[in-house]
Amino acid sequence: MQLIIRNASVLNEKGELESKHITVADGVIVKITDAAGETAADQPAAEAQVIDAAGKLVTPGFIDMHVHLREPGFEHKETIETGSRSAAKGGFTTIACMPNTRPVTDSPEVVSFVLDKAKEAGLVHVLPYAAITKNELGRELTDFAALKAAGAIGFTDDGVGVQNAQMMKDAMTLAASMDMPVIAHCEDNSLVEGAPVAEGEFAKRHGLKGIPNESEAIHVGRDILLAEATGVHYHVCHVSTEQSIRLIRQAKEIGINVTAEVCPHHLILAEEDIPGLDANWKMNPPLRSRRDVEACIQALEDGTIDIVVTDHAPHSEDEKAKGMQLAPFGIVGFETAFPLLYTKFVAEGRWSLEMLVRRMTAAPARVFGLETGRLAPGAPADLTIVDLDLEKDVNPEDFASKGRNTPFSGWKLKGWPVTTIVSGKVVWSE
Ligand SMILES: NC(=O)N[C@@H](CC(=O)O)C(=O)O
Ligand SMILES: [Zn+2]
Ligand SMILES: [Zn+2]
Repeated sequence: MQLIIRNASVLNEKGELESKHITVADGVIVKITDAAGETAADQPAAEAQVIDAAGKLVTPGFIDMHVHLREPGFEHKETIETGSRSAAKGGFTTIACMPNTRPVTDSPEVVSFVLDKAKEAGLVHVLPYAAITKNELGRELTDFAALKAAGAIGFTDDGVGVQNAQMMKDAMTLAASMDMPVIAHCEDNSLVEGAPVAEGEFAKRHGLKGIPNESEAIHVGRDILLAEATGVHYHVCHVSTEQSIRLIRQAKEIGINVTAEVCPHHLILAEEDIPGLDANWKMNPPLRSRRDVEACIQALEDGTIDIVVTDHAPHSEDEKAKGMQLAPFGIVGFETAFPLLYTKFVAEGRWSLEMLVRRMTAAPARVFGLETGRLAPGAPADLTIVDLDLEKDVNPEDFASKGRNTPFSGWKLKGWPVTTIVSGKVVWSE
């Protein structure tokens, strides 16, 4: 069946909004026509499903290359189905899930399990990453060839850093030989040792141990040298420090194949904003200084950081109630990502709408070689409709995710996704 989205506000190459009708058939965009100058031939066929998007932005579906769906093993935090629904509600049509499940995604069987569950949920495209090392213990490489054959799109031990440089070099050499990326959670454990928040005012005030910036940047620097030596596509997870950014910027300047991502919370919140000992403000990497926040913003603006990801990391209320020191790291992200960035950066005039949309669509598609992320005839019909004028308070009770762990509860935000279309099918609608 045909689906026609009428009067969509679409960004053109110059970043201006134009009113268009978008025709979709068999999961593909077949036609995009001007809403003005419409002829009789442009009228929808009687049997077509029509969505009137007048006054609303229509973009390629958002892509989130760093998320935690928790299944298998931690279904009390999230399942592939609830996570997929939360993603769809946030306007995401493709998500790439991390392997720190139980069992860890370190065998072809777990990759297949994730793909089967995602298909069963039938909501968004789920792309699984596989672990670099067995059980993410950093001791023994997984079977990269078998994992790739099963459908893994890259290798990462997200949740922990690969502590041993030779192990990382071996992983990169092998990944490069099969044209697969290595995605790295950068953290030197010897510099962190049980600290729950970043070094800074908050840690001092509450007598907590602080995570220093170098614990991230040391891995970034090491891995950039290893990426240079091996030629692998090296992607840095959740960049949060000025020092990491300096290293990535220099690496890009000399042509090393490095890309990077940043999360909305690291673009908006600093450690000094943490209101008290509330573990909904605890995540890894931690909130850093205002100076680091500004460095992250500038790096995204100048392309040193390529993409925005949420690092959606649901945890149960019981786990988060254990307090700042003992609660697990992580916050949910799908359902607040776009409204947060739209409100804080586009509505306030620092970024163009085009800049934000690109970093959540075309840029991740380019970095990871995906077919999606574009709005053109022949492209997959993965589309997000956003009401840029809609203003609402963030209410965790409304989340489709099982996770309620967000520091943004009660924030008044604008620019909420209202309809999400995957392969030409409406998978979520307000
Ligand atoms: N980001 C987090 O704070 N937590 C993630 C792990 C990770 O992304 O490193 C998790 O799995 O909960
Ligand atoms: Zn991580
Ligand atoms: Zn993560």
